[in-house]
Amino acid sequence: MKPKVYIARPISKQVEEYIGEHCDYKKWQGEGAIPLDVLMEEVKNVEGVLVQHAPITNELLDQAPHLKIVSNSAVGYDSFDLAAMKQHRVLGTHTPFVLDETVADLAMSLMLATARRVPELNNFVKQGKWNTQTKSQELFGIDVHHTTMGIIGMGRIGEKIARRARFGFEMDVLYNSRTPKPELEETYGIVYSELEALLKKSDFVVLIVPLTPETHHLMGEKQFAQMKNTAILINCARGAVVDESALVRALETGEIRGAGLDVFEQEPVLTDNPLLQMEQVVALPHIGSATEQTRAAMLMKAAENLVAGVTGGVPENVVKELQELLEE
Ligand SMILES: NC(=O)C1=CN([C@@H]2O[C@H](COP(=O)(O)OP(=O)(O)OC[C@H]3O[C@@H](n4cnc5c(N)ncnc54)[C@H](OP(=O)(O)O)[C@@H]3O)[C@@H](O)[C@H]2O)C=CC1
Ligand SMILES: O=CC(=O)O
Repeated sequence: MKPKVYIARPISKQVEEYIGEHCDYKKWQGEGAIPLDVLMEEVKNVEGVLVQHAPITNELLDQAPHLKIVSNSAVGYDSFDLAAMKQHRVLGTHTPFVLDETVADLAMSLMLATARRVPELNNFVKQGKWNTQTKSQELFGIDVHHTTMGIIGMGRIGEKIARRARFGFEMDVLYNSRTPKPELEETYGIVYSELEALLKKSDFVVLIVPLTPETHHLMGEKQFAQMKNTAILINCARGAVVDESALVRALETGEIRGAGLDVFEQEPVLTDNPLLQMEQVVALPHIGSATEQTRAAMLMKAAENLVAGVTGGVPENVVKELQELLEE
């Protein structure tokens, strides 16, 4: 008999066929993200579940006595309650590497769009506001090339952003991470910096760290005060790495110039979020990895991890905090 699994997000026919070869599966067929009460019900009798960002809580795990693996089709796994998964001996996997270049491309797009005011000026033209009275200074942005980028988080994606910044835009790159990366310093000519110095010197501050208790509100009132008032913040990490109220104040008071945001503390973003009213903010709906090619690769990787986890194999991408479960 094939192991039972639940697929809690839409998947392609190809991925569905692959899972079907190895598992007896059921899938979420509703619109949008699966409601938590539905997920809670569906996990009761399965050995594996494929999700994207759905919270895996102690309460959910208590309901799922047969569960062996949660396969997350994303690299970030702040949605996992790691202590509860350890306690319930449930493996958690993610999809590193396959999305690095795509997310790095988006970070650069956000930087360019914010610095050169691309969405704002696109609206300006389309709304018929460009006319013979337009003063060219009204359209000015700021340069990206040959400026300084500070990258907070020098992991898989941080490295790809650094490469683009150094070799594509000839920027100076400072970085901060828990541990210095001498090999990347050598390869790309990037420089390790304490957080405060990085914030003081950077024209663009790019966040690409995981959301953890240590990085929650890593950027707050004090950090915005340390940034240049001409600087732009780019957040491609998780919304809660930034204290959004402090960001709103920093933008309102001109403490920083602008922000390019792919992620928000509350997603989907509520329409009354003041950031959405600001011209100097470019806002995207959490699309860092959202290209056809990369999402297909992520889903296939997530499916492979799922199948391995329920068929006695060793999933390739068990998150580091849960790898000890493989040794038991
Ligand atoms: N917007 C989007 O759609 C996407 C968002 N993401 C987000 O980006 C995150 C990073 O992904 P990825 O590059 O693959 O992850 P990695 O694990 O490869 O890299 C994370 C980096 O962050 C550093 N870091 C962790 N904690 C801290 C801290 N407290 N202070 C400073 N640096 C810290 C790590 O330091 P060290 O090397 O020393 O351990 C590492 O350099 C994901 O966790 C996810 O949340 C990812 C993909 C798409
Ligand atoms: O947010 C996306 C991810 O892969 O993490």
